Amino acid sequence: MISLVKILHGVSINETIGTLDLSIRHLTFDSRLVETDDLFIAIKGTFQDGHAFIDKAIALEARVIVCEQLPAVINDHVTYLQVEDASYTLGLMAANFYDNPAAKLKLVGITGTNGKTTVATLLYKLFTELGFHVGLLSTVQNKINDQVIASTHTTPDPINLNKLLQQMVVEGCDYCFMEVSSHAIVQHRIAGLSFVGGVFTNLTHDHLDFHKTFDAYLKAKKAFFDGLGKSAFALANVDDKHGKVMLQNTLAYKKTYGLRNIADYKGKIIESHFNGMLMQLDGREVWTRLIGTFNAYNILAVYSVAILLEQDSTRVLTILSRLSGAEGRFDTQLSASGIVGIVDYAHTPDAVKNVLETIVGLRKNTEQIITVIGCGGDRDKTKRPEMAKVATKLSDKVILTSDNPRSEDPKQIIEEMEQGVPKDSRKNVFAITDRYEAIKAAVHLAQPADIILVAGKGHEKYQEIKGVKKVFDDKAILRALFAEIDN
Ligand SMILES: CC(=O)N[C@H]1[C@@H](OP(=O)(O)OP(=O)(O)OC[C@H]2O[C@@H](n3ccc(=O)[nH]c3=O)[C@H](O)[C@@H]2O)O[C@H](CO)[C@@H](O)[C@@H]1O[C@H](C)C(=O)N[C@@H](C)C(=O)N[C@H](CCC(=O)O)C(=O)O
Ligand SMILES: Nc1ncnc2c1ncn2[C@@H]1O[C@H](COP(=O)(O)OP(=O)(O)OP(=O)(O)O)[C@@H](O)[C@H]1O
Ligand SMILES: N[C@H](CCC[C@H](N)C(=O)O)C(=O)O
Ligand SMILES: [Mg+2]
Repeated sequence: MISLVKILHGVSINETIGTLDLSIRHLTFDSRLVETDDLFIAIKGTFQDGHAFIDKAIALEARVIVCEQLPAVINDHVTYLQVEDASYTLGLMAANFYDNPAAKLKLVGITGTNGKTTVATLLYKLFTELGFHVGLLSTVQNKINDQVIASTHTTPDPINLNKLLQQMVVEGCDYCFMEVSSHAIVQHRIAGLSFVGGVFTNLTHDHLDFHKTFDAYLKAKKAFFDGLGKSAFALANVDDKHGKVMLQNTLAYKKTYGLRNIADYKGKIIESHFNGMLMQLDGREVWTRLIGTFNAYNILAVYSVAILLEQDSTRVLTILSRLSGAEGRFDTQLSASGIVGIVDYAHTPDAVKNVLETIVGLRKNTEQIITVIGCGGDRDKTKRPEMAKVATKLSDKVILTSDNPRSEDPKQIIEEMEQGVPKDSRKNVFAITDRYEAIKAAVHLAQPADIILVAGKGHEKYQEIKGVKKVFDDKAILRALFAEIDN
């Protein structure tokens, strides 16, 4: 049991009904999870309004209700707290409930449309090899030292987030590297956390279903930097046209990285190969197993953070040269006949462009590039034609298929993708709704040395169709199909 007064530290309350002199068992924003003596907070969400579930929470013996609008009928056994912004309040209360774990370790947040998982994962690996105890919160997985905890979101909800951070503190973590999604910023999942630094990777088209306009998406990302304290660093990619804006109003000390523009941390690609790149970081050469200009940015961001966190540059470069990237990002396998299969999590137009440009840059001309690609349902529809357009432009053949259709009709999603295919390219574009059959068709179309890109699902081990998640793993499927043709 934790005292309500402690949980309310720093929270501004407009109106209080009932006593504050009590303790509660858990915090929850989901009425279905309420137990005796819990605090239920009503959130106005994307689909539902938590205020509609206050009665249910009380029926399950919630002791405290936090809400933006007080209900018409008040129960004498319950304390009601009316606040301006329930989502923000939830963030603060969750941090208090778990005794402000973020302040007890060095927390670095990484935001941007693409590259968050890669940068956070590389930082986790680098700092672990540097000898620290490290936590990671990412789309692929959460980690506390060696312990893996399944991830449900890129950035968890405030309760799970602070709980994970508290476990990291208990396990002696010195650092935590976490992805900060734009949803998390708008929904205040990170309210009340103290960061020692923030990183901006880039900003391109995504999530307009949620943010509605690109400007609102940009403002969401910027709010993260605006919220950093003056002892933190704010590190931005200045080759991205939005890099400077991110740093405009932050109190944190501003640092920049870039391959092209003047920056505090400079990088350069010297050579690119299918198995890695030779780069220059701050004038010193380093080999990396990652490939593509986009990964040169990721490596440079990781190096810059390590230097900002006062690590020895020689040790950092030595370790960086050994590190592999995150699972399902430019994940390459070869068939016995010599077909190159690449699984990549590219699910935005910019990511598809970057990955395909890297492949085009590395091929020797005679090989064809066959791309298998779909777009997620219940997500930004405006990126569908864009993703198909760029895939068609940079591939010899494209198979449009399903990603996670979720509640949508997969055929309709593919039709929306087809709108982006230029008329003169249609002969090279096929539609196969079943993702397994689409990958199989690509494998059968391919000749030795051809390159197959399977885009969009990367590390994901399931496919979500009409609310059902069935086991599905691009990498394993590709491996099995390669084995089949090789026998
Ligand atoms: C669109 C979105 O971001 N939704 C997130 C949001 O839910 P919400 O508040 O909008 O939920 P809602 O269904 O409208 O319900 C409103 C409130 O009523 C409550 N409720 C509802 C029903 C009931 O019976 N009782 C009850 O109390 C709910 O618990 C909720 O508090 O807050 C929840 C708790 O934090 C999240 O789990 C949920 O993520 C959903 C599942 C989701 O799919 N989110 C994705 C889009 C997401 O967050 N993605 C980002 C970025 C991805 C990336 O690019 O990497 C991420 O960080 O993962
Ligand atoms: N720095 C980058 N710039 C542009 N594209 C990138 C960059 N890094 C990775 N990508 C592309 O974006 C895909 C997703 O990368 P990653 O998982 O690191 O991004 P993310 O920001 O974590 O994505 P999400 O928003 O889904 O969490 C990669 O598979 C690759 O295609
Ligand atoms: N975390 C992101 C990634 C989407 C990946 C893609 N496979 C999809 O399902 O759309 C999202 O929820 O928008
Ligand atoms: Mg991610």
